[in-house]
Amino acid sequence: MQYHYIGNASVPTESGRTIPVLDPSDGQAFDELQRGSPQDIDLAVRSARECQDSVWSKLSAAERGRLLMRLSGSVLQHADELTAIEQRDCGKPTRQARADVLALARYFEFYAGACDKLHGETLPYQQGYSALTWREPHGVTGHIVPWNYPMQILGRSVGAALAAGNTCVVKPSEDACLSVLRVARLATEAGFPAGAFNVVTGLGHEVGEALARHPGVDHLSFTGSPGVGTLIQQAAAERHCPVTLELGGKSPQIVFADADLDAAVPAIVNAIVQNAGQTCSAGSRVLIDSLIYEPLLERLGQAFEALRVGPAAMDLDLGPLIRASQQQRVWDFLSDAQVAGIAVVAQGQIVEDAPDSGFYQAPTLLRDVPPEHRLAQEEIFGPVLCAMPFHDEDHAVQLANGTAYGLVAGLWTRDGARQLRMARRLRCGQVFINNYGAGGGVELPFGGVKSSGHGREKGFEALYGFTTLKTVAIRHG
Ligand SMILES: NC(=O)c1ccc[n+]([C@@H]2O[C@H](COP(=O)([O-])OP(=O)(O)OC[C@H]3O[C@@H](n4cnc5c(N)ncnc54)[C@H](O)[C@@H]3O)[C@@H](O)[C@H]2O)c1
Ligand SMILES: O=S(=O)(O)c1ccc(CO)cc1
Repeated sequence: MQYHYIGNASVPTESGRTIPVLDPSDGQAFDELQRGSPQDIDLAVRSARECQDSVWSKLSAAERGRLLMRLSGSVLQHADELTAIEQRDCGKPTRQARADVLALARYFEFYAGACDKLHGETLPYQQGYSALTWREPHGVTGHIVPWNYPMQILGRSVGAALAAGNTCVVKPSEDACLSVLRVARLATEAGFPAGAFNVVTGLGHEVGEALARHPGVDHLSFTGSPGVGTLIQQAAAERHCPVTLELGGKSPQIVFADADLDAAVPAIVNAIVQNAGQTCSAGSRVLIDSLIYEPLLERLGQAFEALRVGPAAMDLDLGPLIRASQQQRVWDFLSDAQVAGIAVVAQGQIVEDAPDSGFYQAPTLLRDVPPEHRLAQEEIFGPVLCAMPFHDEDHAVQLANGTAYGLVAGLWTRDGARQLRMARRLRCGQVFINNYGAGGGVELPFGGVKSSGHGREKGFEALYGFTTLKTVAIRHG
């Protein structure tokens, strides 16, 4: 049984109710977690406030940094255990689960080093004054985390918030929260004071909403779907609480005829099959110069046919999807494709050993997807890549920018002038040129425009979002 983690202690829910934890590889329940209530959220927020006022605000930035560095080391020491937890809870192939653990350690390491580099400024002002700014923490920050990268999203959001001097209440997804609970316990072992890092589990419309509405929460960081992002922003607006929203995407990979296709093909495939396509920055549309449309589709098709899907522990190219409803969602999109006469170029294989009760989906490459079709417009959040041709730069920009989203764009061309011209015209938060994702570096700010959200996480930039600026002007004559 998994309990909330509040004030450095395991706490049962006030509601007395639980939620089964399913293994996506076989669909079977293997644990239970607390189905929290608004009262549990209230307890966690009060614990975070008490810690903020009595302990956390009294630590120096360097002391906060040392704690985060110890936590980073502890994550590495427990890498095998955390990998196994994430693999089972999320259905991630071993290599992907381990990469998430290493990224989590790196987030804590990066923000440990950043604590005592965050500062305000002195400002040139009128004679007789000294003016300066202080960067102050918001106080208690709320973090609502999805199931696709629980550890990475915890690391980038809570790591930055703690570094900036906030205390945190985390609401992980009901579909994947075991690693988050384990990391909170590691934080206690690393020396974090009671109440700095609290976790309340449960359903989104119960505890997630209670966290978003709680008057004791001074900032909200939400990563998840655009629909829930709207609800969070509405709840926050009622009490003028600042929010960072990291939402969905329908990110294009744009391939010009002069691209290095040997480099592009594996990167395009990886960008849609990583975590079985359940990545907000997945490259889910491939826009191909009509001059190379057929040959590139053929190469992509061959790569898709070589992909294998199976139980997470088999460590294949793809594991299962997170849950049955996500599998059904992908099936619905594919059946819409069939109705619309959209052709399948190629599919990967689900291995024979995969239990029927697991939530598997073969990666699928579709061609000539009409740009206005929902397959080309909506986030599928599964391993489905939609290909479409373009005939010049203007057309590529029109297609790339032609969805409600604006998270990432991949651009493949050897032409330096075109690289910069296109990067300027793409409406999104990140442009990756002749790569996709740049290895996911913690140093690189990340976020969206339009329905992909606002605010930035990762990098030093995230620290600004987790602070508020106070201007101090002294008249000394
Ligand atoms: N931009 C990014 O950085 C990023 C990263 C990962 C995932 N995502 C997006 O997340 C989505 C997939 O994740 P998901 O299915 O967990 O999203 P989701 O919006 O359903 O849930 C996200 C979190 O919000 C909680 N929640 C649900 N309803 C709520 C409510 N009414 N009030 C408060 N909280 C509520 C959930 O319990 C969960 O913890 C995709 O759209 C994906 O693109 C974005
Ligand atoms: O935030 S997400 O875009 O879903 C994301 C993408 C990649 C990785 C790791 O490479 C983690 C999270």
